[in-house]
Amino acid sequence: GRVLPVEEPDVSATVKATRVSVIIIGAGMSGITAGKTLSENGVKDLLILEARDEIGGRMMTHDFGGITIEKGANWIEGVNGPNVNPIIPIAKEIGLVNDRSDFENITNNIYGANGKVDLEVAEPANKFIEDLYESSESLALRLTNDTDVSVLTAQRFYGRFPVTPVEMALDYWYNDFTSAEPPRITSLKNTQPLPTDAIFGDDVYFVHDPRGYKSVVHHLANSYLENKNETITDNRLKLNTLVNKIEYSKEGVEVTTKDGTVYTSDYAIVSVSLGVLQSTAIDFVPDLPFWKLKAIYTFDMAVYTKIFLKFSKKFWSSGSGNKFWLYADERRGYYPIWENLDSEFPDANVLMVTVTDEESRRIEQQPDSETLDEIMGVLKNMFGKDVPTADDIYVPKWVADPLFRGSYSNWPVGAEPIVFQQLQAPVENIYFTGEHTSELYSGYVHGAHLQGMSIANSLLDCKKNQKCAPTAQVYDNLSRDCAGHLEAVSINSQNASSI
Ligand SMILES: Cc1cc2nc3c(=O)[nH]c(=O)nc-3n(C[C@H](O)[C@H](O)[C@H](O)COP(=O)(O)OP(=O)(O)OC[C@H]3O[C@@H](n4cnc5c(N)ncnc54)[C@H](O)[C@@H]3O)c2cc1C
Repeated sequence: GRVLPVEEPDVSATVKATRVSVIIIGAGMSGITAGKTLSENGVKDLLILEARDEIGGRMMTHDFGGITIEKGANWIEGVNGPNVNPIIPIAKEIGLVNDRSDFENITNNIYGANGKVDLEVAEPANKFIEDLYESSESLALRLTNDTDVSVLTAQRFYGRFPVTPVEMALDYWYNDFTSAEPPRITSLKNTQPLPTDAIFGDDVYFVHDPRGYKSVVHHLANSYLENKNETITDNRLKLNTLVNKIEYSKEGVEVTTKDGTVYTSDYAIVSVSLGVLQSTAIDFVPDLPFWKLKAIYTFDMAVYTKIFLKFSKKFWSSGSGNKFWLYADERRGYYPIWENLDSEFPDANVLMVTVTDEESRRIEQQPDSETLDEIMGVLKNMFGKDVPTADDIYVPKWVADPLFRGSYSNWPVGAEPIVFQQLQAPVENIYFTGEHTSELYSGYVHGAHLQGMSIANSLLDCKKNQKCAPTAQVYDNLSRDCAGHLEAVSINSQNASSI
């Protein structure tokens, strides 16, 4: 009889068994939404790789002082306008606990180095900053065919700009509290009027749900990933899986994780933050093309830090009209925006103070005890020397966190809208999503959500209909001159150093 051949291990079969259609890197709002869109359109062989031990990304809770606080995104922003923010129906479906934030009474709650600022000072200052804001907005509308300027440049056209501590605090409130960067940096043309406000409305709703704002992401994930009692059990989601290398070619994608495992796919969707892309955390092989890197490096990863303080008792007045306070220091941006969490958590005695940009970076570098000392100094200026020292403080460190490297993106002056097409354009079979790729809603939860859908649809169009997004050719031509110039510069400097 015939001897049966010894079965050789089928190498191609093992490769095929692990190869999937799409690998999604990052399980924040954008990555999870992209997976949902793919799944609903028949692409179910996907793999989601997430470095953290849970999904949600920058929608993240922290247990502090006996309550659940939001370390990252806190508000549903863009409500009560002409269009419905896509986060609202999801929030309604899961009964997400949230309340409209009322900022109306802010002039009544401005404090300076010597306690409460008189209304006689606060009201005209507020009127001035409001008018200044409106006038820069109208300049922005006239700039549509002109080159961009910064918000500060626009303020100078008004003839007078914020100088006193009270004016600076109000200016910070109107600008930095949203963009997390100062008017000197922020693009006027592309941020005023803010599309989120104009399209979805300028009301914001503060989320204070014990399940966290992240439960919105969980709800989206549970609609297509297997789960038991709301806990995801689907092995297409791999938590605690840090990606550090992405190799790509016409044949497909190889994604290597920290433990050395290699996952292969036809396509990848990269949803990590702009800050992560700007760092060297993920090694792209070959290097991303010049036009892509230029876009990544041009856009800004801003820093927005909410510091939480727990007190043994309240020394401030609660109740409506007292929720938000400004602190007007000679140093712009020094612990400027305060919010008590009394209406959400009546017995917790927790205050939240927001800092941004350089102050955030500075505060991240020092021990929390020093930050507490500074804050107690500020509170004593505001409320007098009898203010009790906080029992506990929580200072998130967004820049230091290698999985984020900042809080959210901001549009800097000089970045033209083409940057967005470049940020989201695929490189070969690598697609890019995330809040920073949204031209209209960058920086927001709804931006991340809408981009997740849009990028997944663009991948589907390429995969199913061979209608692929403009990629290398278009942008290569655009940036070849720049690239050529830079190469010439670096060749010249090499020559110089060899002399
Ligand atoms: C302090 C703060 C306050 C904010 N406030 C608001 C607000 O009030 N309202 C609002 O609308 N928006 C707010 N935002 C912005 C909002 O949180 C983001 O726009 C949105 O959550 C971004 O989602 P994303 O999916 O694009 O990115 P992410 O949430 O960052 O998701 C990316 C995921 O990738 C993972 N990852 C990173 N590197 C790797 C790697 N190498 N390998 C594997 N996984 C990796 C990360 O862990 C993360 O889970 C705030 C953000 C911060 C930080």
